[in-house]
Amino acid sequence: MDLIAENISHRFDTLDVLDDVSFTVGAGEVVAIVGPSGCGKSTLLSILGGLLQPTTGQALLRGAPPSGSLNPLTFVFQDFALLPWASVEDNVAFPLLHTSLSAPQRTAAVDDALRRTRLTDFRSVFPKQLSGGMRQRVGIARALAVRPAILLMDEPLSALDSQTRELLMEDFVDLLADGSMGAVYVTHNLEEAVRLADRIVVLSRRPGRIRKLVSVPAARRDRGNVDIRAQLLDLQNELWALIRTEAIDAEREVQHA
Ligand SMILES: Nc1ncnc2c1ncn2[C@@H]1O[C@H](COP(=O)(O)OP(=O)(O)OP(=O)(O)O)[C@@H](O)[C@H]1O
Repeated sequence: MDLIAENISHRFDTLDVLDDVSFTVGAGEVVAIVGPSGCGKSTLLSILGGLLQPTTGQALLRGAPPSGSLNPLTFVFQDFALLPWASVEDNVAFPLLHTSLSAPQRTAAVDDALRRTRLTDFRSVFPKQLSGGMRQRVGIARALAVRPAILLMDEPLSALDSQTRELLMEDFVDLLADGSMGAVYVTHNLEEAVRLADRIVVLSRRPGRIRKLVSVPAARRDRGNVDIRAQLLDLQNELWALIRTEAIDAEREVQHA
């Protein structure tokens, strides 16, 4: 199933936020969205996920969802957005509550999501008993429970320390390995973008326009290799050169707002 951004522009009252953004996320593809602060990355993700209607243009899904998919597009949030009073298992089961699944089917879907995120042994604990990284694993398990075609991720690792980030990046590489699920990955972190994405959409300062669409070389599973890391670092520096001036301007604008 493909997700298509077709000439998307958006304005909040008098503020132009996005300008004519078009790209396609192919089946199983991971597309990162990077750009200076406030350039409209999260707004674009909300539009892609159908939470927000763009001023002009549209977000479209094309093709059949994966078999058993209850929701082709599912969000993973920066702050995990877990229910504090519910166990890990109940958090993961939550999006399945009002679906047509029978109780055994629900249990099977939860078991599968917990297994894929290596949370099976933690099913009975509560979010406050878990580290940040484990909480985000629960957020990811909850998203997987509905068998999405495409995960919509808004800075999913930015609340985590660098070691935990690294571990979760490895988890993402594993989760995305079989190509059955794609993702749109909004991030400020260019290292995450080059490590995880097949392609990177670089947006300009607000109103966000596509400045460049970059393909990342090498298969995701090989990106830990020393030679390829060097290549990715070059790409990361190239992207930073593209964004740096506008990032400084955007930063100043935020401070003066
Ligand atoms: N609901 C809203 N109403 C009015 N303005 C909004 C709304 N949501 C976002 N904005 C503004 O739109 C602009 C783009 O915001 P958005 O959060 O999409 O940018 P971003 O690139 O994700 O930002 P950051 O990199 O800082 O996370 C910002 O100036 C923001 O203040």
